[in-house]
Amino acid sequence: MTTMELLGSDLSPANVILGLVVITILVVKIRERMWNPSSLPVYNDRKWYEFGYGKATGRYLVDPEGLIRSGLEKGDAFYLCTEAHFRLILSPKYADVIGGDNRFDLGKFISEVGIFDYDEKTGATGDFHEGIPGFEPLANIALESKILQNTVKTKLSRQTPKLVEPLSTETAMALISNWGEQTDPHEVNMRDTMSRIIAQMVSRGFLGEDDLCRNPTWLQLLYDFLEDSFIAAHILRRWPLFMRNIASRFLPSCQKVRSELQDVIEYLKPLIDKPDSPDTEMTAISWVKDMSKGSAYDFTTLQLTLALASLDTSNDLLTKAMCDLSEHPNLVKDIRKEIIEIVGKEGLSKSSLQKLYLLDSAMKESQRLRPLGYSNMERVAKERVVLPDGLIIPKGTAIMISACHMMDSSIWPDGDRYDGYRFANLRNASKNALTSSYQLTSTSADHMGFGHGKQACPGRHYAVVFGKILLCHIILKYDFNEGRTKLRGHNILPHADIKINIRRRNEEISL
Ligand code: HEM
Repeated sequence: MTTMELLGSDLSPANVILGLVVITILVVKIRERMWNPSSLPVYNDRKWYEFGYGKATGRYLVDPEGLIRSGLEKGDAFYLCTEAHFRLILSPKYADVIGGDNRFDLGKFISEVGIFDYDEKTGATGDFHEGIPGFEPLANIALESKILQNTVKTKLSRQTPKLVEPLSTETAMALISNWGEQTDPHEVNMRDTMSRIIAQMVSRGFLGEDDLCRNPTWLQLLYDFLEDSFIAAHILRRWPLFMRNIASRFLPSCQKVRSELQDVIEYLKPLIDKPDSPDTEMTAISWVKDMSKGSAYDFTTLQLTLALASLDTSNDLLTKAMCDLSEHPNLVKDIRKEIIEIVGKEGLSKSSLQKLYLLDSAMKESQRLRPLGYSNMERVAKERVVLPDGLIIPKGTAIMISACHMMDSSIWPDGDRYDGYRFANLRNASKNALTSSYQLTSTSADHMGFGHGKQACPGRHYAVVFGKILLCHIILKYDFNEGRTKLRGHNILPHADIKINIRRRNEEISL
């Protein structure tokens, strides 16, 4: 057979097709080997007849817990198509090692810095749309300089004791305007009123004693802006990465966020421009300016980032805590007794709030049963990492640790049931109750309500003081009972229309 004949038969249509199939399989296998070198299972992938990942994302949104739990039944690590493409889901046995390793970064997860081009499998997707106008407050969390994290760790933590009194005064005012002083039982919408009360407290804590924190239009704007930012970010995530900047110009949700941001800037501008004085020293504007050490930052959007990190998260925890408390009247009585005893004797201060073990325990238990999500500790691997057990995590992989174990009996006895006394009992039985690892601010692989490890929430000490101030006021000043406080069964988010029955009572001690 001549060479020509050989070539001719090699290039027959059947051989060309076979060759293409072999090459495609090879390319797919090589790519798979790159993003999944440990050959981990991949769950909730798109089915062969599905175009794109819309259906897989939908399946995740319907049952995130079920998909994570079913993956964990088969192994400690797997890829899962989630709300925002593929994530490497790890069991909590990895929480300590991931949390302690600087090669895994939360900021990169939030912003995706472009260490990888968009990749369907690793899910490096630009979660908070860094560089897209309107999303600056979301993207600030991921600033390389960590100015926000450092401000919270140093300035906010140092100022927290001084903020107790102003926050308490603001809480009293916010409760009167939102819950009233009626002694007859009446129903209030919990999520709406709690979000307004918390927005007022957050504004007071960060912006100082300015009329702004009591301006209802500002409070509504702040709340809407933050809520709409998350919605717009979510909608924009459905677009391929390379089209997002353009799409954001036309999408109504993104246009709304840009216009709200302009309004917010108008409100904040006079505060940002205020010359330094002892008054301004107690504001986050001054803390951030100090931490910037002269470098150029957008101080307005940084204020919003602080509000963003605090508002929804605090609202979530405190609304859930109120839902649980309203179903446990005896626990409320015991907490009230504790407040009267300790705060009555010592006054309201950071140190007296720290001694409210039962209140702390009830809040920690609400966070245990209904944390922010079914997974936590979101990180991106900044480089290729080989974990001590040999698991290879390629550079750019987006990982999350399952939080499902917090909510069941695998760690906590009778863990499916709310027991507000659980952590107080554990704390009282421990050697040093004051600093016990069962307090709300402590994080561990078993309770990651505030995340865990080096990048655990730096604002948690302030958040706990803040939350306890509000709950002390509520528990002393109001009777409340089950309205329609049942939280939605599957989803961890509280219902938008949760109602609670309240009536003003005579408080035993004044705050
Ligand atoms: C109840 C209220 C809060 C909850 C439940 C909460 C929860 C969380 C969680 C789960 C994380 C991720 C931690 C991890 O992945 O290990 C986080 C990070 C963060 N939180 Fe909070 N948080 C709250 C309040 C606050 C407040 C009041 C601030 C500050 C004003 C704040 C600032 C931050 C910052 C800056 C980060 C990013 C940390 C980093 O990048 O290293 N948080 N928070």
